[in-house]
Parts: sequence; C-alpha cells; structure tokens
Amino acid sequence: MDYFTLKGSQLFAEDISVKEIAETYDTPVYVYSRATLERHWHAFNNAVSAHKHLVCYAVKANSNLGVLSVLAKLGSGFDIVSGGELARVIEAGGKPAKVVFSGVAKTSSEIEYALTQGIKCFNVESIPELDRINRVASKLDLMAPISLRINPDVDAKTHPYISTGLKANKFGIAKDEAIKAYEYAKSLEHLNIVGMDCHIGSQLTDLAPFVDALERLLMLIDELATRDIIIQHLDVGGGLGVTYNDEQAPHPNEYAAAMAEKMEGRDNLTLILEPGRAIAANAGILVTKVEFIKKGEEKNFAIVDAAMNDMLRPALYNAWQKIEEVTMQDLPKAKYDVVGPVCETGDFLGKDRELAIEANDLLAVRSAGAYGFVMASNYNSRCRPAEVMVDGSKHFIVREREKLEQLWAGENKVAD
Ligand SMILES: Cc1ncc(COP(=O)(O)O)c(C=O)c1O
Ligand SMILES: N[C@@H](CCCC[NH3+])C(=O)O
Repeated sequence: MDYFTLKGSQLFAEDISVKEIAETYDTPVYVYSRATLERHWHAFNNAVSAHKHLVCYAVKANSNLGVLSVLAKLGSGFDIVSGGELARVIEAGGKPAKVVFSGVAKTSSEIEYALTQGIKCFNVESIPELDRINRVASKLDLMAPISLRINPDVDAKTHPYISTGLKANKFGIAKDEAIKAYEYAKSLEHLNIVGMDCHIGSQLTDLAPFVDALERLLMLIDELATRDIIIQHLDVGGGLGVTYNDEQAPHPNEYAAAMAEKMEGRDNLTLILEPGRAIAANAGILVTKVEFIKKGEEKNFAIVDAAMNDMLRPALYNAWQKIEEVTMQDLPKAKYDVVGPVCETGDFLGKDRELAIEANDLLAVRSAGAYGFVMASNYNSRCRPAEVMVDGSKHFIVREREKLEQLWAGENKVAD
C-alpha cells in the first residue's frame, strides 16, 4: 500500500495534491513519499525481527539523498554497487558498518575507499576479485571482511535481462566451485571470511526460487563448517517483485517470514536482506504534462513532457507501468499511446491506455520510485527531472546533507 491516493477528483501524495507539486516544481517531476518508504522498510524489518538480521536497502533502486536519509534514520543497512553509492549513503547519514558492497567489477580505488570507510562486507563475485581485495587490504594493512556471492543456479522466472542466478549469468561464483573458492579465500592473509550471499534476480513474484536458493546456500554453509570455515551471515539478496499491473507479488511479510523460517535454529547466522524495488517502487510516481494530443491514422498519441530518458523501463524491458490522470475530469475517454519528445519510436511510457485527458493535463506514472530516476539520462540533451520528497504536507528537493539536517531538524538522530 502506498500514500498516493485520490481525494475527491485530485491525486494526492500524502497530504499534498500532486497538481500543487507540479505547479511548484514544474514537470516532469518524480515525487516520493516518506511514509510509504518507511512502511515498506518496516514490513521487511518486522517480518524478520525474531531472527538476528539486517535489512540492507539496495541503493541502485533509488539513490536519492532524501530517500537514503529516510531509510538511514530507520537504522537501515545498504547494499551498494559502486564507490559513488557509498559516498551517497555516507552523505545521507548511513553507517558504513552496515554497508555490503556487491558488483562484479569493483575497482582497486573503490575497494580502498570502502575499506577505509569500514564497510561491513564485500560481496565478492570472482576469484580475481578476491586477489584484488587482498592486495588492496595488504597495502593498507587492513583485514577485508568478505562474503562470496554464490550463483545457486535457480531459475527466477523473471525477465531475462534481470535474472541473475543462472549458470549462464555473469554474476557470482558457481555453486560447485564455492567450497574451493572459500578455501582459497581462507588462504589469503588479508581477508576475513564473514558471510555468504546470493541474488537470483529482480521482480520475482514467486517465493519458491528464493526458498530454493536459500536451501542450497544453507547446505554449503554446513559443508564449510565441517572445514572450519564459519559463516556468520547469510545474505539472500533482493529481488522481491511488486504489483505493476496484475502480477500477484507476495507481501514483504510473507517473503521475509519464509526466509526467516528456513533460518530457524541457526541463531548464530545473521540474515541479511537486500530489497530495492519492493521498498522504493510504489513510494514514487513520475508526474508529466500532456503537451499535445495528436490523432494519428491508426492511433491516438498523448505526447507528454517525460520521455525514455526520464523513465527507461518501458523502452528497455517493455515494462508496463500504470498511468493515470492527476485530476479526474468529466471528459470522454479514449485510447492513447503515451509517448515522449525523444526521437525514437521506442520512446513510450505506455501503449493503448484509456485516459480522459486533454492538452496541459497532468498524468502520473505509478510505481516509478525504483529504477526510475536512477536510470535517467541526458539523452537528446534533455535535463533530468527534479525529485521531490513529500513528508505529510511538507515537500522539498534534497541535494545535499546540510539541507537534510535542516529538514529533519528536531527529529531523532539515526537509529542504531
Ligand atoms: C546484488 C543485488 N542485490 C539487491 C538487488 C535489488 O534487487 P530488487 O530491486 O529487485 O530488490 C539487486 C538488483 O537486482 C542486486 O543486483
Ligand atoms: N533495472 C531493472 C532492475 C535491475 C535490477 C538490478 N540488478 C528494472 O528496472 O526493473
């Protein structure tokens, strides 16, 4: 559930009308709801609260400083994939000690930066990466905490571009190579083995592959224990899907409870979750204005001021995102392709949508809080849209830490 709701004829973001936000900041504009972010984060955190755990929000889903700071204040951990993401987490008040660093090609300078900041763990994806981390740690005379990302070879049954846990994917270390890789890591002087992780894909709407992957990893953890390699945390990655259209995505409670159940009796093994989309997607909308209504020979077009450079998912994955009117009006409905100003036929936000609109009306693209602004570009030399955080009836753009401190003035500091 989110906090974007119709009140009378107007779409509201928490306590403020989306129309007012568009008038204040112009369009296209991303709008995020603090209350929704908090609700989603708590859904994960509460469901696993009986077990030792850490929810590490996947920063790649939405790295807006306001979003990160809302989560940091809850005491969230973070899953990052670059030095840039680490810098943003720190800027937003997140604690490096709660950061796990994923990604297949961490550079030596990123590793050095992360080590000196004291992150929780590197999620290592290959043997050469183990060597590289060991080299950098040795140069700094530090011990690097590491986890190996195991590719469990389970079919996540999602879009092929976002499936990551199959033998054919570039991610992680093959399940059958895992024991050897851990033995090798143990032999390297500046590595400290602390965990095991996996991530099988994104936008999964079935719990079975998650449970399957978890069981495979637990077997490996038991096998490693017989070789005196003790794993302290198991990181099951992210990937829980959301409802964009008519998918039946499991609730975070259901997902996290299924994970925690499999961990029963393993009190010394901390469970780490890395949800991104399930926290951020429905906490954001993209608001765009209809520039023109154009009647083509075969189709009607609603030409809007947001384009594939602002929201790439429909063009890249043929993804379906709900598009709705910001103000309900008594106008005849018609079917439109909602398209942007970019010079590409693939520049669309939605096709064949029933809408009651005319030029200058506003539209909201729903579920745009994850993989929206973060995948935006300046293609066609277009500016990127603004990002606005809504907190009750307050709304603001967050660009730097000082601003954050003013905004949250009087509130408690970051939770432990
Ligand atoms: C390693 C890792 N962790 C977490 C995530 C977050 O995934 P999602 O946004 O599907 O929860 C991803 C992205 O798919 C990822 O690659
Ligand atoms: N960018 C993807 C998700 C990628 C997940 C990252 N590993 C999306 O928009 O659905």
